[in-house]
Amino acid sequence: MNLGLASTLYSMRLVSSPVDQVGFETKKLATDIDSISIKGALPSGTDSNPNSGDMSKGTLPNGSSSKKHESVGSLSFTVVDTSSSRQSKESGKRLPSENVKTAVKPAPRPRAKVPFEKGYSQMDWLKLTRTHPDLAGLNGQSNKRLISLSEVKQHQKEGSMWTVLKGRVYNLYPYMRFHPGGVDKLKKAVGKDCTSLFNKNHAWVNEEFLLEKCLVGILDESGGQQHANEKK
Ligand code: HEM
Repeated sequence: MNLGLASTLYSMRLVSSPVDQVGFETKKLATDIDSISIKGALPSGTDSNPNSGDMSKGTLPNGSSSKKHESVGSLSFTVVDTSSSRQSKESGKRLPSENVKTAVKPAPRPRAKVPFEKGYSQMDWLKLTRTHPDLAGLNGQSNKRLISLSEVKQHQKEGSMWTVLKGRVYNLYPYMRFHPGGVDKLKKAVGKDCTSLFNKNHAWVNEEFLLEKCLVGILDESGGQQHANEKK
């Protein structure tokens, strides 16, 4: 991986991670002071931090009472010294963020990819799409032609295996041995609209790019008497 990008990502994680922020703040502030409350900032009982106790009363849940009233400018606040009780608190309490760290992740879905034959990797496919003059088998016909579903059904033989995917008609035959999910899976798409099968297996795959050179035409959704018409 690009080292510059890796260190950028790493530092972004450090900056944005609530775990690190909480850890850092806790260490920095916990030297002598447990917490500070600003008078009048929140009415009693509305404190959203479950670890802070009720500061408006000037005591902590653990009973500590060593406190000092301070003021800076227009702010006045109470500083509570909990250094004597810190040790027992640290060993007994865990931050909520620690639980997030140790949460068990669900097992990833097993992949159903098949090992590719020599000469049939995705790189090999890209090379072929750039060099082959007529992967779709158009023989000079336009690939903007309207094609009916009944015409698609007629192309299920070697050399010409058509499918409908997201409103476009493709000849899948040249891609068969390159398909990372295997030939058998791809054969299920031949002679019909495979859009839902495709999306069920890999909605993230960019078929428009991969099959660009296999485009035979556009599905005629009107019911299809006019599949001989050219639409340029
Ligand atoms: C019609 C055009 C199709 C294209 C262009 C295509 C393309 C691809 C590509 C690029 C991958 C690799 C995905 C990855 O690595 O993340 C893949 C995997 C796969 N494809 Fe297809 N596919 C097509 C149709 C289908 C159909 C119709 C089926 C099912 C009947 C299918 C089943 C699979 C499966 C099971 C995998 C392996 C998924 C996994 O990694 O677990 N594909 N396909």
